[in-house]
Amino acid sequence: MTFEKTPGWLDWYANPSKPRFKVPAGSVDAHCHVFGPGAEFPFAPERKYTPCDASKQQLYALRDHLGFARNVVVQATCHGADNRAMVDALVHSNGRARGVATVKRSVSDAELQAMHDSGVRGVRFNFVKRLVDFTPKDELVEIAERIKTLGWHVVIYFEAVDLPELWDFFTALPTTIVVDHMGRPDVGKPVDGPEFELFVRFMREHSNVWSKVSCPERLSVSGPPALHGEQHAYRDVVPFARRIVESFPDRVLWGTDWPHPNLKDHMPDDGLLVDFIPHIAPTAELQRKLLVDNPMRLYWPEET
Ligand SMILES: O=C(O)c1cc(C(=O)O)oc(=O)c1
Repeated sequence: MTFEKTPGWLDWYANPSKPRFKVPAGSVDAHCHVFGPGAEFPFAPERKYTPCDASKQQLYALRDHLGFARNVVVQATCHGADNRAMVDALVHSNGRARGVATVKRSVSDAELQAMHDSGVRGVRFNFVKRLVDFTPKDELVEIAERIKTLGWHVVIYFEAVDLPELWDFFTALPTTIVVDHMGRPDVGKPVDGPEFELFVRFMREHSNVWSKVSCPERLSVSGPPALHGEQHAYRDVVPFARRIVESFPDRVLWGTDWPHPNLKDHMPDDGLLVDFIPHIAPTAELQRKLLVDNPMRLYWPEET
């Protein structure tokens, strides 16, 4: 099958620079995706966008180039609940990738077990309206109860304005919860304003909640972009991410978000995205927790 990309689609950045920041040995890129390739793993009929291809080989070449040891491959919404491309990436990683799936209530126990054996360790619940159609909450609760018995966690993706409405649902979930991209704060608002305070409270009052301090390229309003050697990219996001890293050093993860779906303005140089890390995790200890200890505890607990 051949696919035509969504008009205006930005492809991932070819030939990223070598990061100046050397990540600690054993670092995990804990949020990235594969797209297709569409000819081998068709995109889902219910998708809201059609991306370029982004294969497992390209993902693992980027991993090596950036100096990372492992990946967590998160099911992208363009594949719906068809997890074959993501699972294929896991089984061809030599044990160096784990995954997060999207499932429906119709998934069988045998299918869940097969995904577990391939390295899946979580499910993703998405509340971003431009990406997915609504799934009833009772279906999500049922899924959460089932995956709990496998020791999996729930990854949630939502926008900051929707947190008040989703609060009761999230806080009732029975597993570890991992928030994508800090719950998408509006970084044009103050870091100590009511909206971000609510997110901090969410983490403070619920010790099962973790956050990915990822996607500055998506959250930034004033940049500058991670292009042309810029060593101080996305300055407006730094106070938000740094606050989360310093407040909850044992419950944060970092990921490239490669191949960066749906960016409209520019495609970042992934090498420069890695150079963003010491701005939000300024000490060697915070960096080790963010990049090694925390993702290993969540995704490879048998090795820690
Ligand atoms: O903000 C986005 O557009 C986005 C989309 C997806 C996905 O389509 O799965 O994943 C992400 O982490 C971010």
